[in-house]
Amino acid sequence: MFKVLVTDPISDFGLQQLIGAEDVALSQITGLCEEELISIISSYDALLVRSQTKVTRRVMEAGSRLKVIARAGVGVDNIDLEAATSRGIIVVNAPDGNTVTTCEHTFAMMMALARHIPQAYAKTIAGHWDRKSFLGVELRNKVLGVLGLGRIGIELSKRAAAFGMDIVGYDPYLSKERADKLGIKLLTMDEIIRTADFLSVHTPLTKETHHLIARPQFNVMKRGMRIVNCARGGIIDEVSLMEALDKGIVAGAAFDVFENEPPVAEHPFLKHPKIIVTPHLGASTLEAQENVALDVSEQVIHILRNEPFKNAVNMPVVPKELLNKLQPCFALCEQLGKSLAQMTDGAVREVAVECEGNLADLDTSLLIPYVLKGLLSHHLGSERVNVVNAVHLAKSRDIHLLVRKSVLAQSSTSEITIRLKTTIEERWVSGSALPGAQGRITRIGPYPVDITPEGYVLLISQNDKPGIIGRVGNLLGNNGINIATMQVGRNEIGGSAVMILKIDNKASANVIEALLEIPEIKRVREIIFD
Ligand SMILES: NC(=O)C1=CN([C@@H]2O[C@H](COP(=O)(O)OP(=O)(O)OC[C@H]3O[C@@H](n4cnc5c(N)ncnc54)[C@H](O)[C@@H]3O)[C@@H](O)[C@H]2O)C=CC1
Ligand SMILES: O=C(O)CCC(=O)C(=O)O
Repeated sequence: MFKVLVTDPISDFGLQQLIGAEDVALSQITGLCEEELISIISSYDALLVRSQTKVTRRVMEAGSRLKVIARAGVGVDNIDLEAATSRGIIVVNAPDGNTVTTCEHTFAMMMALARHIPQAYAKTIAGHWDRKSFLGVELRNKVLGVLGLGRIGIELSKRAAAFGMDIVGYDPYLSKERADKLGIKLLTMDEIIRTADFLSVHTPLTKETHHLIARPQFNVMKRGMRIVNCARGGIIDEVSLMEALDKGIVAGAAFDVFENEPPVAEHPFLKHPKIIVTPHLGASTLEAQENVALDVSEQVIHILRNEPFKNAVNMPVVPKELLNKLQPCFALCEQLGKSLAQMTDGAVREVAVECEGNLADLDTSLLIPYVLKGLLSHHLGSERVNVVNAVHLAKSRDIHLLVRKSVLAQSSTSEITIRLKTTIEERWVSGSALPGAQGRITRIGPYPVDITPEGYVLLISQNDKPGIIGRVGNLLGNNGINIATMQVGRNEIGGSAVMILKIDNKASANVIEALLEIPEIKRVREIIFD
């Protein structure tokens, strides 16, 4: 039974998937402080949060069973991603479910700002009929600057265009072609800041976007501009904004998010007549909350059941088409990594993935985590290594990772070769995988083989002399070990040779020692595929 903990208010409708799953036990405990969460997290396999719960390194250290942390929403700045990755915990989010809702909130804030609606409402219900203080401005023909043209920024631009606004924007990942289609004029940050009548930020909060808008930017803005932040507190420097309001550079500001949430009672935004605020309500609609809860619930179930899932934040995003092509290779790569771990000596220094045939033109760097999982699990334990943290673990051990098209392009089929360099030797194995079929190991070093990576395999290197195969067969038979298949190879008559035996049960250390006593046998390795 998988234990799942929900620590923020999450839509019950969306959680139905988890509640209904027969292999899941769900607990909902909200309002926990860090220490309280630390004291209970060790018995849970999955943690579901929104933005209130701070999932710190300490929480993860205490969560020894944690396999997945799911964020019912977009921003994952409340989760220590580095700690999650190094501990092999998958972090997933729900990036699409609240886009329109957040965009609509931003638009509502922009309109409220243009027409002073919150201030006028407060005065009216306080008994004042004041029609002079709230002269507004139209959105029509105004320049809207959008910083961050991802999901929300683009939706906002579409709506603003319908209101007759001129949209200028900046996003390092939006192409000019796409921007043209959307009617967005791409400008530099500086140009946008100097020309915008309304400015709205829609980037994530990162080291680069922290205080993206601060004193130097406010100082060159159009006098009387208005600014909106429905993304993350900290993208706009709160202190500089207060100065810009006082200097008359900024005519009004609308904030849904704060550098520290909730803000303290004395926070200057809460008293300023030209600032309107909401308590991080951007994603708070019935629809968005159902969408994101449904989305993460499904992902949590898939991850716990070891099924394919989407939207991992700390793993590369793989286009579906590429995933379909590479999927058959994942298990094979893990087994190739596992086999190399058992046949090499010395500390691992370099791992190279070489692909040929149909695979050579794909982004095969995605195979590396699987190779490393097989390789490193052998040394570090399968509990500690998974495809989320494998690259991190390798890099932190100064293991050099390479991906290249194979120079051994001998076959038209898709073959993968993994080359391993250690401090004392270099070895390589190749394999091939077809959709719907189990992968096969096709080469061990220079020797062509054909074995399915399962059960027990004995790898024996010897000098090519008559009688050795018989002696090996006898020795194994005398020890009750049945040989399922046997393949032999050699580089030249009387040269170096190998024997690859698939055996039905494990060879003990005594049997391996006895094999090594046979003259001409130079090396014996048992590879266990589990
Ligand atoms: N107030 C609320 O309740 C909500 C807030 N959000 C926040 O809104 C923000 C945007 O969300 P989405 O549009 O879904 O994300 P997204 O990932 O689709 O878009 C973010 C865009 O920002 C761009 N970007 C990153 N650094 C930039 C920079 N220095 N300058 C310009 N562009 C930059 C990225 O290239 C990306 O296209 C996030 O911070 C998210 O956490 C999202 C949902 C609800
Ligand atoms: O959970 C929430 O309501 C906050 C949503 C949000 O900020 C996000 O999705 O990034």
